[in-house]
Amino acid sequence: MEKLMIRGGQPLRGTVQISGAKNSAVALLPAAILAESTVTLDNLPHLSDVAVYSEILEDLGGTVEWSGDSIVINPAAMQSIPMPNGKVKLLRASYYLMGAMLGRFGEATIGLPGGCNFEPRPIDQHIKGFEALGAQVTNDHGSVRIVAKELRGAKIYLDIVSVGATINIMLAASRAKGSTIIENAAKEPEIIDVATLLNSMGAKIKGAGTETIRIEGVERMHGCRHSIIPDRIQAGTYMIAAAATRGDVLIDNVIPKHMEAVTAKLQEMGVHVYEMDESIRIVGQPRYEAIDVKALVYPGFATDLQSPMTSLLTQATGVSILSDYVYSNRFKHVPELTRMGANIRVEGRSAIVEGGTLNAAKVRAADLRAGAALVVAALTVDGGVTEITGVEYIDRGYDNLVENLRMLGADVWRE
Ligand SMILES: CC(=O)N[C@H]1[C@@H](OP(=O)(O)OP(=O)(O)OC[C@H]2O[C@@H](n3ccc(=O)[nH]c3=O)[C@H](O)[C@@H]2O)O[C@H](CO)[C@@H](O)[C@@H]1O
Ligand SMILES: C=C(OP(=O)(O)O)C(=O)O
Repeated sequence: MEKLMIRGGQPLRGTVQISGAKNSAVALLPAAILAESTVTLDNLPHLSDVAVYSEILEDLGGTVEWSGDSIVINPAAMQSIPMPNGKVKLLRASYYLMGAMLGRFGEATIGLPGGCNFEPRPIDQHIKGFEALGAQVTNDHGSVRIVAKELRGAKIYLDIVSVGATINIMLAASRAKGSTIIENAAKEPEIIDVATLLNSMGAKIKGAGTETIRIEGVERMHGCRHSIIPDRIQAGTYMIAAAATRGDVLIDNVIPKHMEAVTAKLQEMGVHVYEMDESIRIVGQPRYEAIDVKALVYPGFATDLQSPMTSLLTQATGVSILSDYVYSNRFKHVPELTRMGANIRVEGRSAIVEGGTLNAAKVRAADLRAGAALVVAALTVDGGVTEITGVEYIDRGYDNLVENLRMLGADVWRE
Protein backbone atom coordinates (compact mmCIF):
# COMPACT_ATOMS: atom_id res chain seq x y z
CA MET A 1 0.00 0.00 0.00
CA GLU A 2 1.47 3.29 -1.09
CA LYS A 3 1.83 6.07 1.47
CA LEU A 4 2.50 9.77 1.22
CA MET A 5 4.98 10.81 3.91
CA ILE A 6 5.16 14.47 4.96
CA ARG A 7 7.54 16.07 7.45
CA GLY A 8 5.88 19.48 7.75
CA GLY A 9 6.68 22.72 9.51
CA GLN A 10 8.38 24.46 6.56
CA PRO A 11 6.72 27.49 4.96
CA LEU A 12 6.15 26.73 1.26
CA ARG A 13 8.18 29.09 -0.92
CA GLY A 14 8.60 29.43 -4.68
CA THR A 15 6.51 28.98 -7.80
CA VAL A 16 4.09 26.22 -8.75
CA GLN A 17 2.67 25.66 -12.24
CA ILE A 18 -0.97 24.59 -12.40
CA SER A 19 -1.93 21.96 -14.96
CA GLY A 20 -5.14 21.71 -16.98
CA ALA A 21 -8.40 21.10 -15.12
CA LYS A 22 -9.37 17.52 -14.29
CA ASN A 23 -13.06 18.34 -14.21
CA SER A 24 -12.83 19.84 -17.70
CA ALA A 25 -10.59 17.11 -19.09
CA VAL A 26 -12.95 14.32 -18.05
CA ALA A 27 -15.78 16.01 -20.00
CA LEU A 28 -13.71 17.13 -23.01
CA LEU A 29 -12.35 13.62 -23.65
CA PRO A 30 -15.82 12.05 -24.13
CA ALA A 31 -17.00 15.17 -26.02
CA ALA A 32 -14.54 14.12 -28.75
CA ILE A 33 -16.79 11.09 -29.42
CA LEU A 34 -19.21 13.50 -31.13
CA ALA A 35 -16.71 14.51 -33.83
CA GLU A 36 -16.13 12.75 -37.13
CA SER A 37 -12.45 13.71 -37.36
CA THR A 38 -9.45 14.30 -35.13
CA VAL A 39 -9.76 16.30 -31.90
CA THR A 40 -6.55 17.54 -30.27
CA LEU A 41 -6.66 18.55 -26.61
CA ASP A 42 -3.73 20.54 -25.17
CA ASN A 43 -2.79 21.28 -21.54
CA LEU A 44 -4.13 17.93 -20.31
CA PRO A 45 -3.29 17.03 -16.71
CA HIS A 46 -1.43 13.74 -16.09
CA LEU A 47 -3.96 12.12 -13.78
CA SER A 48 -5.33 8.63 -13.29
CA ASP A 49 -8.87 9.74 -14.35
CA VAL A 50 -7.51 11.11 -17.63
CA ALA A 51 -5.49 7.92 -18.30
CA VAL A 52 -8.55 5.75 -17.65
CA TYR A 53 -10.71 7.94 -19.90
CA SER A 54 -8.26 7.76 -22.78
CA GLU A 55 -8.30 3.94 -22.46
CA ILE A 56 -12.12 3.98 -22.56
CA LEU A 57 -11.98 5.95 -25.83
CA GLU A 58 -9.68 3.25 -27.26
CA ASP A 59 -12.02 0.52 -26.03
CA LEU A 60 -14.76 2.21 -28.07
CA GLY A 61 -12.59 1.83 -31.20
CA GLY A 62 -11.03 5.31 -31.29
CA THR A 63 -7.32 5.95 -31.65
CA VAL A 64 -5.54 8.01 -29.03
CA GLU A 65 -2.02 9.40 -29.22
CA TRP A 66 -0.28 11.22 -26.39
CA SER A 67 2.48 13.75 -26.88
CA GLY A 68 3.55 15.55 -23.69
CA ASP A 69 0.49 17.37 -22.37
CA SER A 70 -1.47 16.89 -25.59
CA ILE A 71 -3.67 14.12 -26.83
CA VAL A 72 -4.90 13.48 -30.36
CA ILE A 73 -8.17 11.54 -30.51
CA ASN A 74 -9.51 10.09 -33.74
CA PRO A 75 -13.09 9.06 -33.03
CA ALA A 76 -13.98 8.17 -36.65
CA ALA A 77 -13.99 4.38 -36.15
CA MET A 78 -15.68 4.40 -32.73
CA GLN A 79 -18.64 2.10 -32.28
CA SER A 80 -21.54 1.95 -29.91
CA ILE A 81 -20.20 -0.62 -27.45
CA PRO A 82 -21.97 -1.23 -24.12
CA MET A 83 -19.77 -0.36 -21.13
CA PRO A 84 -21.54 -1.95 -18.16
CA ASN A 85 -18.47 -2.68 -16.01
CA GLY A 86 -14.74 -2.25 -15.76
CA LYS A 87 -13.14 1.15 -16.35
CA VAL A 88 -16.39 3.14 -16.20
CA LYS A 89 -16.64 2.15 -12.54
CA LEU A 90 -13.31 3.83 -11.75
CA LEU A 91 -14.44 7.38 -12.34
CA ARG A 92 -17.47 9.56 -11.70
CA ALA A 93 -17.19 11.34 -15.02
CA SER A 94 -17.87 8.16 -16.99
CA TYR A 95 -21.45 9.49 -16.87
CA TYR A 96 -20.44 11.86 -19.71
CA LEU A 97 -20.24 8.80 -21.99
CA MET A 98 -24.05 8.73 -21.73
CA GLY A 99 -24.58 12.16 -23.31
CA ALA A 100 -21.75 11.83 -25.84
CA MET A 101 -22.69 8.32 -27.05
CA LEU A 102 -26.37 9.20 -27.13
CA GLY A 103 -25.53 12.21 -29.32
CA ARG A 104 -23.36 10.22 -31.71
CA PHE A 105 -24.99 6.75 -31.80
CA GLY A 106 -28.50 7.33 -30.45
CA GLU A 107 -27.80 4.85 -27.67
CA ALA A 108 -25.54 4.15 -24.70
CA THR A 109 -25.27 1.46 -22.02
CA ILE A 110 -23.05 2.65 -19.20
CA GLY A 111 -22.47 1.14 -15.76
CA LEU A 112 -23.33 3.42 -12.87
CA PRO A 113 -20.37 5.76 -12.31
CA GLY A 114 -17.67 5.37 -9.66
CA GLY A 115 -15.35 8.16 -8.43
CA CYS A 116 -15.30 9.57 -4.93
CA ASN A 117 -18.24 8.45 -2.86
CA PHE A 118 -18.40 11.03 -0.10
CA GLU A 119 -22.20 10.68 -0.18
CA PRO A 120 -24.90 9.46 -2.60
CA ARG A 121 -24.45 11.25 -5.92
CA PRO A 122 -27.66 10.78 -7.92
CA ILE A 123 -27.91 11.32 -11.69
CA ASP A 124 -31.68 11.83 -11.91
CA GLN A 125 -31.28 15.27 -13.52
CA HIS A 126 -29.06 13.81 -16.26
CA ILE A 127 -31.73 11.19 -16.95
CA LYS A 128 -34.54 13.74 -16.86
CA GLY A 129 -32.61 15.70 -19.52
CA PHE A 130 -32.10 12.66 -21.79
CA GLU A 131 -35.78 11.76 -21.49
CA ALA A 132 -36.81 15.31 -22.36
CA LEU A 133 -34.69 14.97 -25.53
CA GLY A 134 -36.77 11.93 -26.49
CA ALA A 135 -34.62 9.09 -25.12
CA GLN A 136 -35.90 6.06 -23.25
CA VAL A 137 -33.89 5.31 -20.15
CA THR A 138 -33.98 1.93 -18.40
CA ASN A 139 -31.96 0.23 -15.72
CA ASP A 140 -30.29 -2.80 -17.27
CA HIS A 141 -28.78 -4.97 -14.47
CA GLY A 142 -27.13 -1.99 -12.76
CA SER A 143 -26.28 -0.18 -16.00
CA VAL A 144 -28.13 2.77 -17.45
CA ARG A 145 -29.42 1.96 -20.95
CA ILE A 146 -30.43 4.99 -23.00
CA VAL A 147 -31.94 4.73 -26.46
CA ALA A 148 -33.40 7.35 -28.79
CA LYS A 149 -34.75 6.85 -32.30
CA GLU A 150 -34.35 10.56 -32.78
CA LEU A 151 -33.14 13.21 -30.34
CA ARG A 152 -35.35 16.29 -30.38
CA GLY A 153 -34.53 19.62 -28.77
CA ALA A 154 -36.52 20.48 -25.63
CA LYS A 155 -36.80 22.98 -22.82
CA ILE A 156 -35.25 21.45 -19.70
CA TYR A 157 -35.43 23.01 -16.26
CA LEU A 158 -32.92 21.48 -13.84
CA ASP A 159 -34.44 21.02 -10.38
CA ILE A 160 -30.94 21.17 -8.91
CA VAL A 161 -28.03 23.14 -10.30
CA SER A 162 -25.80 20.32 -11.50
CA VAL A 163 -22.46 20.51 -13.30
CA GLY A 164 -22.72 16.92 -14.52
CA ALA A 165 -26.30 17.20 -15.78
CA THR A 166 -25.66 20.54 -17.53
CA ILE A 167 -22.67 19.13 -19.43
CA ASN A 168 -24.35 15.81 -20.23
CA ILE A 169 -27.41 17.55 -21.70
CA MET A 170 -25.17 19.90 -23.74
CA LEU A 171 -23.36 16.86 -25.17
CA ALA A 172 -26.52 15.05 -26.28
CA ALA A 173 -28.42 18.18 -27.37
CA SER A 174 -25.56 19.27 -29.65
CA ARG A 175 -26.72 16.55 -32.08
CA ALA A 176 -30.48 16.76 -31.41
CA LYS A 177 -32.95 18.06 -33.98
CA GLY A 178 -33.99 21.63 -33.16
CA SER A 179 -33.29 23.81 -30.14
CA THR A 180 -32.71 22.89 -26.53
CA ILE A 181 -32.85 25.34 -23.66
CA ILE A 182 -31.35 24.38 -20.30
CA GLU A 183 -32.78 26.54 -17.52
CA ASN A 184 -31.19 26.69 -14.05
CA ALA A 185 -27.95 25.47 -15.64
CA ALA A 186 -24.72 25.30 -13.66
CA LYS A 187 -22.25 28.13 -14.42
CA GLU A 188 -18.89 26.55 -13.60
CA PRO A 189 -15.89 27.52 -15.79
CA GLU A 190 -15.62 23.85 -16.85
CA ILE A 191 -19.05 24.18 -18.51
CA ILE A 192 -17.81 27.12 -20.58
CA ASP A 193 -14.71 25.07 -21.48
CA VAL A 194 -16.85 22.18 -22.74
CA ALA A 195 -19.15 24.55 -24.69
CA THR A 196 -16.07 26.19 -26.26
CA LEU A 197 -14.78 22.81 -27.45
CA LEU A 198 -18.20 21.75 -28.74
CA ASN A 199 -18.61 25.05 -30.63
CA SER A 200 -15.15 24.58 -32.19
CA MET A 201 -16.41 21.15 -33.29
CA GLY A 202 -19.37 22.79 -35.05
CA ALA A 203 -22.00 22.87 -32.30
CA LYS A 204 -24.14 25.96 -31.75
CA ILE A 205 -24.22 26.65 -28.02
CA LYS A 206 -24.92 30.06 -26.50
CA GLY A 207 -25.08 31.19 -22.89
CA ALA A 208 -22.67 28.70 -21.26
CA GLY A 209 -21.60 30.26 -17.97
CA THR A 210 -25.09 31.71 -17.39
CA GLU A 211 -28.19 30.00 -16.00
CA THR A 212 -29.78 29.69 -19.45
CA ILE A 213 -27.97 27.71 -22.13
CA ARG A 214 -29.37 27.51 -25.68
CA ILE A 215 -28.26 24.75 -28.01
CA GLU A 216 -29.20 24.57 -31.67
CA GLY A 217 -28.65 20.96 -32.73
CA VAL A 218 -26.39 20.23 -35.70
CA GLU A 219 -26.22 17.16 -37.94
CA ARG A 220 -22.47 16.75 -38.03
CA MET A 221 -19.52 17.73 -35.87
CA HIS A 222 -15.87 17.87 -36.88
CA GLY A 223 -12.43 17.79 -35.28
CA CYS A 224 -10.59 20.80 -33.85
CA ARG A 225 -7.80 21.78 -31.44
CA HIS A 226 -8.55 23.03 -27.93
CA SER A 227 -6.48 24.00 -24.88
CA ILE A 228 -7.93 23.05 -21.47
CA ILE A 229 -8.45 25.74 -18.82
CA PRO A 230 -6.23 25.68 -15.70
CA ASP A 231 -7.39 23.57 -12.77
CA ARG A 232 -8.97 26.00 -10.30
CA ILE A 233 -9.25 23.32 -7.60
CA GLN A 234 -5.54 22.46 -7.75
CA ALA A 235 -4.76 26.19 -7.77
CA GLY A 236 -7.02 26.76 -4.77
CA THR A 237 -5.40 23.87 -2.90
CA TYR A 238 -1.92 25.40 -3.38
CA MET A 239 -3.24 28.83 -2.35
CA ILE A 240 -4.61 27.26 0.83
CA ALA A 241 -1.42 25.25 1.47
CA ALA A 242 0.73 28.36 1.02
CA ALA A 243 -1.42 30.26 3.51
CA ALA A 244 -1.55 27.36 6.00
CA THR A 245 2.26 27.05 6.10
CA ARG A 246 2.66 30.84 6.28
CA GLY A 247 4.63 30.62 3.07
CA ASP A 248 5.12 32.82 0.01
CA VAL A 249 4.08 31.10 -3.20
CA LEU A 250 3.42 32.24 -6.75
CA ILE A 251 0.70 30.08 -8.27
CA ASP A 252 1.18 30.29 -12.02
CA ASN A 253 -1.07 29.41 -14.99
CA VAL A 254 -4.35 30.27 -13.29
CA ILE A 255 -7.32 32.41 -14.27
CA PRO A 256 -7.60 34.72 -11.22
CA LYS A 257 -11.30 35.39 -11.97
CA HIS A 258 -11.99 31.67 -11.33
CA MET A 259 -10.34 31.99 -7.92
CA GLU A 260 -12.36 34.97 -6.63
CA ALA A 261 -14.27 33.08 -3.94
CA VAL A 262 -11.06 31.58 -2.51
CA THR A 263 -9.20 34.86 -2.78
CA ALA A 264 -11.98 36.70 -0.92
CA LYS A 265 -12.05 34.15 1.91
CA LEU A 266 -8.25 34.11 2.30
CA GLN A 267 -8.19 37.90 2.43
CA GLU A 268 -10.96 37.89 5.03
CA MET A 269 -8.74 35.66 7.21
CA GLY A 270 -5.82 38.05 6.82
CA VAL A 271 -3.80 36.27 4.12
CA HIS A 272 -2.12 38.64 1.64
CA VAL A 273 -3.20 37.80 -1.92
CA TYR A 274 -1.77 39.50 -5.02
CA GLU A 275 -3.49 38.90 -8.36
CA MET A 276 -1.64 39.19 -11.65
CA ASP A 277 -2.82 38.39 -15.20
CA GLU A 278 -2.24 34.64 -15.04
CA SER A 279 -0.88 34.08 -11.57
CA ILE A 280 -1.66 34.68 -7.92
CA ARG A 281 0.86 35.25 -5.14
CA ILE A 282 -0.02 34.16 -1.63
CA VAL A 283 1.92 35.63 1.27
CA GLY A 284 1.08 33.93 4.55
CA GLN A 285 0.85 35.83 7.84
CA PRO A 286 1.58 34.85 11.45
CA ARG A 287 -2.05 35.26 12.61
CA TYR A 288 -5.36 34.50 10.90
CA GLU A 289 -8.93 35.44 11.87
CA ALA A 290 -11.57 32.72 12.16
CA ILE A 291 -14.16 33.04 9.36
CA ASP A 292 -17.34 31.41 8.06
CA VAL A 293 -17.29 29.68 4.67
CA LYS A 294 -20.26 28.44 2.66
CA ALA A 295 -19.57 25.99 -0.16
CA LEU A 296 -22.01 26.74 -2.97
CA VAL A 297 -22.35 26.34 -6.71
CA TYR A 298 -20.13 28.62 -8.82
CA PRO A 299 -19.38 31.50 -8.41
CA GLY A 300 -19.64 30.52 -4.74
CA PHE A 301 -16.83 28.82 -2.81
CA ALA A 302 -16.23 25.41 -4.44
CA THR A 303 -17.27 22.30 -2.52
CA ASP A 304 -14.09 20.65 -3.86
CA LEU A 305 -12.07 23.15 -1.79
CA GLN A 306 -14.15 22.83 1.35
CA SER A 307 -12.01 19.98 2.75
CA PRO A 308 -8.58 21.65 2.28
CA MET A 309 -10.11 24.89 3.62
CA THR A 310 -11.07 23.03 6.80
CA SER A 311 -7.38 22.30 7.36
CA LEU A 312 -6.44 25.95 6.86
CA LEU A 313 -9.09 27.05 9.36
CA THR A 314 -7.40 24.93 12.05
CA GLN A 315 -4.61 27.53 11.77
CA ALA A 316 -6.90 30.50 12.54
CA THR A 317 -7.48 31.99 15.97
CA GLY A 318 -11.01 31.29 17.20
CA VAL A 319 -13.96 29.32 15.88
CA SER A 320 -14.77 29.07 12.16
CA ILE A 321 -17.87 27.53 10.60
CA LEU A 322 -17.67 25.79 7.25
CA SER A 323 -20.96 24.76 5.66
CA ASP A 324 -21.37 22.72 2.48
CA TYR A 325 -24.56 23.50 0.54
CA VAL A 326 -23.61 21.24 -2.40
CA TYR A 327 -22.73 18.01 -0.59
CA SER A 328 -24.02 18.20 2.96
CA ASN A 329 -22.01 15.20 4.23
CA ARG A 330 -18.66 15.85 2.59
CA PHE A 331 -16.74 15.61 5.88
CA LYS A 332 -14.72 12.39 5.65
CA HIS A 333 -11.58 14.43 6.31
CA VAL A 334 -12.84 15.51 9.74
CA PRO A 335 -12.20 12.29 11.75
CA GLU A 336 -8.71 12.10 10.25
CA LEU A 337 -7.94 15.74 11.06
CA THR A 338 -9.15 15.01 14.57
CA ARG A 339 -6.54 12.24 14.78
CA MET A 340 -4.01 14.95 14.01
CA GLY A 341 -5.21 16.93 17.02
CA ALA A 342 -7.74 19.21 15.30
CA ASN A 343 -10.72 20.39 17.30
CA ILE A 344 -13.61 20.02 14.83
CA ARG A 345 -17.18 18.86 15.23
CA VAL A 346 -19.71 18.28 12.48
CA GLU A 347 -23.27 19.55 12.99
CA GLY A 348 -25.64 18.93 10.09
CA ARG A 349 -24.03 20.33 6.95
CA SER A 350 -21.44 22.34 8.90
CA ALA A 351 -18.01 21.70 10.39
CA ILE A 352 -17.21 23.84 13.40
CA VAL A 353 -13.47 24.33 13.56
CA GLU A 354 -11.60 25.65 16.56
CA GLY A 355 -8.10 26.86 15.76
CA GLY A 356 -5.10 25.07 17.30
CA THR A 357 -1.91 23.19 16.51
CA LEU A 358 -1.85 19.87 14.69
CA ASN A 359 0.42 16.90 15.28
CA ALA A 360 1.79 14.15 13.03
CA ALA A 361 -0.31 10.98 12.78
CA LYS A 362 -1.11 8.01 10.56
CA VAL A 363 -4.19 9.02 8.58
CA ARG A 364 -6.20 7.79 5.60
CA ALA A 365 -7.55 9.76 2.64
CA ALA A 366 -11.12 8.54 2.17
CA ASP A 367 -11.64 10.56 -1.01
CA LEU A 368 -9.74 12.94 -3.29
CA ARG A 369 -10.28 16.27 -1.55
CA ALA A 370 -10.24 14.67 1.92
CA GLY A 371 -6.73 13.61 0.87
CA ALA A 372 -5.88 17.17 -0.14
CA ALA A 373 -7.06 18.32 3.29
CA LEU A 374 -4.68 15.87 4.97
CA VAL A 375 -1.77 17.05 2.82
CA VAL A 376 -2.43 20.68 3.79
CA ALA A 377 -2.76 19.71 7.45
CA ALA A 378 0.45 17.62 7.41
CA LEU A 379 2.41 20.48 5.86
CA THR A 380 1.61 22.64 8.90
CA VAL A 381 2.82 20.09 11.47
CA ASP A 382 6.09 21.06 13.10
CA GLY A 383 7.77 17.85 14.29
CA GLY A 384 7.21 14.25 13.20
CA VAL A 385 6.16 12.62 9.96
CA THR A 386 2.52 12.31 8.88
CA GLU A 387 1.73 9.12 6.95
CA ILE A 388 -1.19 9.37 4.53
CA THR A 389 -2.69 6.26 2.91
CA GLY A 390 -5.39 6.28 0.23
CA VAL A 391 -2.89 7.97 -2.11
CA GLU A 392 -4.78 6.60 -5.14
CA TYR A 393 -7.58 9.08 -4.38
CA ILE A 394 -5.17 12.01 -4.23
CA ASP A 395 -3.65 10.90 -7.55
CA ARG A 396 -7.09 11.36 -9.17
CA GLY A 397 -6.75 15.12 -8.89
CA TYR A 398 -3.21 16.38 -8.28
CA ASP A 399 -0.72 16.30 -11.14
CA ASN A 400 2.91 16.05 -9.95
CA LEU A 401 1.96 16.67 -6.32
CA VAL A 402 5.14 15.36 -4.65
CA GLU A 403 7.45 17.08 -7.16
CA ASN A 404 5.53 20.37 -6.88
CA LEU A 405 5.60 20.36 -3.08
CA ARG A 406 9.31 19.51 -3.09
CA MET A 407 9.98 22.42 -5.45
CA LEU A 408 8.25 24.58 -2.86
CA GLY A 409 10.64 23.30 -0.19
CA ALA A 410 8.44 20.70 1.49
CA ASP A 411 9.85 17.43 2.79
CA VAL A 412 7.50 14.97 1.05
CA TRP A 413 8.02 11.50 -0.35
CA ARG A 414 6.11 8.38 -1.36
CA GLU A 415 6.77 5.06 0.33
C1 LIG B 1 -16.36 15.19 -12.68
C2 LIG B 1 -16.79 16.47 -12.07
O1 LIG B 1 -16.79 17.53 -12.69
N1 LIG B 1 -17.14 16.41 -10.80
C3 LIG B 1 -17.59 17.59 -10.10
C4 LIG B 1 -19.08 17.70 -10.22
O2 LIG B 1 -19.66 16.54 -9.66
P1 LIG B 1 -21.17 16.15 -9.86
O3 LIG B 1 -21.45 16.16 -11.32
O4 LIG B 1 -21.42 14.92 -9.06
O5 LIG B 1 -21.89 17.34 -9.16
P2 LIG B 1 -23.21 18.08 -9.54
O6 LIG B 1 -22.89 19.49 -9.80
O7 LIG B 1 -23.93 17.31 -10.57
O8 LIG B 1 -24.02 17.94 -8.17
C5 LIG B 1 -24.42 19.05 -7.40
C6 LIG B 1 -25.52 18.65 -6.44
O9 LIG B 1 -26.65 18.20 -7.17
C7 LIG B 1 -27.03 16.90 -6.76
N2 LIG B 1 -27.50 16.20 -7.98
C8 LIG B 1 -26.72 16.20 -9.09
C9 LIG B 1 -27.15 15.57 -10.25
C10 LIG B 1 -28.41 14.94 -10.24
O10 LIG B 1 -28.85 14.37 -11.25
N3 LIG B 1 -29.14 14.94 -9.11
C11 LIG B 1 -28.72 15.57 -7.96
O11 LIG B 1 -29.42 15.54 -6.96
C12 LIG B 1 -25.77 16.29 -6.17
O12 LIG B 1 -26.08 15.25 -5.28
C13 LIG B 1 -25.15 17.50 -5.51
O13 LIG B 1 -25.76 17.72 -4.27
O14 LIG B 1 -19.50 18.85 -9.56
C14 LIG B 1 -19.30 18.79 -8.15
C15 LIG B 1 -19.91 20.06 -7.57
O15 LIG B 1 -19.24 21.19 -8.05
C16 LIG B 1 -17.82 18.65 -7.86
O16 LIG B 1 -17.68 18.36 -6.48
C17 LIG B 1 -17.20 17.51 -8.63
O17 LIG B 1 -15.81 17.59 -8.54
C1 LIG C 1 -15.14 14.64 -6.25
C2 LIG C 1 -14.39 15.00 -7.26
O1 LIG C 1 -14.33 14.37 -8.43
P1 LIG C 1 -15.35 13.32 -9.04
O2 LIG C 1 -16.64 14.04 -9.20
O3 LIG C 1 -14.72 12.99 -10.35
O4 LIG C 1 -15.44 12.14 -8.08
C3 LIG C 1 -13.50 16.17 -7.16
O5 LIG C 1 -12.93 16.57 -8.18
O6 LIG C 1 -13.36 16.69 -6.05
